[in-house]
Amino acid sequence: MIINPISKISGELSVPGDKSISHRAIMFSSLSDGKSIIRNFLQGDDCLSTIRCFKQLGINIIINNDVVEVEGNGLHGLKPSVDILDVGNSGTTLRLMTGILSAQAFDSMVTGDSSIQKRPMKRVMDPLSKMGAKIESINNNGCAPLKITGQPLKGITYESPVSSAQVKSSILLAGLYADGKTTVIEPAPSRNHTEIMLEYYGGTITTKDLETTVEPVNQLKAQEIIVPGDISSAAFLITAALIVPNSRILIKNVGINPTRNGILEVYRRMNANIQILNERLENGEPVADILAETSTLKGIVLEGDIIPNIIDEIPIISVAAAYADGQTIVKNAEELKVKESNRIDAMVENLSKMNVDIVATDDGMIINGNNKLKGATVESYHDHRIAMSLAIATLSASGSTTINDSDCIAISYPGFFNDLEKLSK
Ligand SMILES: O=C(O)C1=C[C@@H](OP(=O)(O)O)[C@@H](O)[C@H](O)C1
Ligand SMILES: C=C(OP(=O)(O)O)C(=O)O
Repeated sequence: MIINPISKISGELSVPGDKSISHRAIMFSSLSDGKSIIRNFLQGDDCLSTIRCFKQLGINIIINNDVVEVEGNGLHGLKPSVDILDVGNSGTTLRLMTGILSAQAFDSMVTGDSSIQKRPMKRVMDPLSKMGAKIESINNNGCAPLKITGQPLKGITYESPVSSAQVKSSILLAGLYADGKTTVIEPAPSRNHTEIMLEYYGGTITTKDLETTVEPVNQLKAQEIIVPGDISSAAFLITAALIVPNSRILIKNVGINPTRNGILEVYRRMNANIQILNERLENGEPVADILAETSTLKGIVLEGDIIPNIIDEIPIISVAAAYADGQTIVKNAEELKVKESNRIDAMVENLSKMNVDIVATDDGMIINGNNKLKGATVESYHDHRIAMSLAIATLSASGSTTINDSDCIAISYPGFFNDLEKLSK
């Protein structure tokens, strides 16, 4: 894909549905009694992988554009899959589904693409094993393919060494089937979409500070869900508006859950012109419209508890930092090394090629601002967030950029280039 710089972006649009919420809506609907309807479902490859897996587990799922109907079979109604379950590129599908499959009365085999087969699964295998689960890493390397032998589970209290919504959710989903309460304690809060949706579907879950406790249930009830726009996708367009001169865009219906909206706080601290309008609640999730305008940004230090909140936005924040005045330092972000690619190395290598003064550190990066970015040939490493970050970086650069392997953008934002084009007219 070749991207050219543009003179402004303007206009109004909605971004596709939230990826985290779309995955969870398929999972909870599949485990409920009755027919659920999910509106504004993200038709990205990752969420389609979740649908494919739950179909293989015997669930009837019908997709009508962005409306998905799921005929739930109840908590104990999944059927063994004849074929190996393939999560594609989706870590969320793999980790959450492993929690569910650990508790079934049948065995499963799960795998995914070459990137998935390198992502750490011990982080869910360890706590699930403490609950009594039997999970084997076929290549003995703590990664997929996994063989999961369904077992009766017991409730545990687990202090997680990592702040990860996927780890927390995997344990909580297994906890629905356990013989007693299950508590997860996190070092810092991670996104809480599982907790919100579980309550919506009739489960019993409480959160106190960093502790989340789920109770086993007999039944979840089908629901109608409207998935809010994905703030992680909106982040790319917001950043485009901030760095391209003469820009002003309104993004409607964006999820601004406090465990996900750290990007807005980060950009406020960087001096961005962003307004949050029309705040409301939908299915327990806070939603708003976001107005973003060209801004004179300044560098900041990012560290501590905000990192899990902005974990998927750090690549695009590094682009904003490249255009800002002064230095930006990202610390405590080693989790970026175990995403679809090593996102620290990927951004440092690619932005360096675009003439940015950026270096990797052990747990993040340092970006010296005020760069004059130049087009270059860059690599996505088959990572959707890297590809989109580099596309946005080009919009205010000089010269065009070729992004190799940009098809991966369809993992989370299939209409990304169309939306950018609409706003560039
Ligand atoms: O639970 C989720 O939906 C997600 C949690 C995060 O991963 P971790 O739990 O590994 O931090 C995030 O990076 C991912 O894009 C989606
Ligand atoms: C890390 C991501 O997703 P996952 O872990 O589900 O592959 C992401 O979308 O940035």
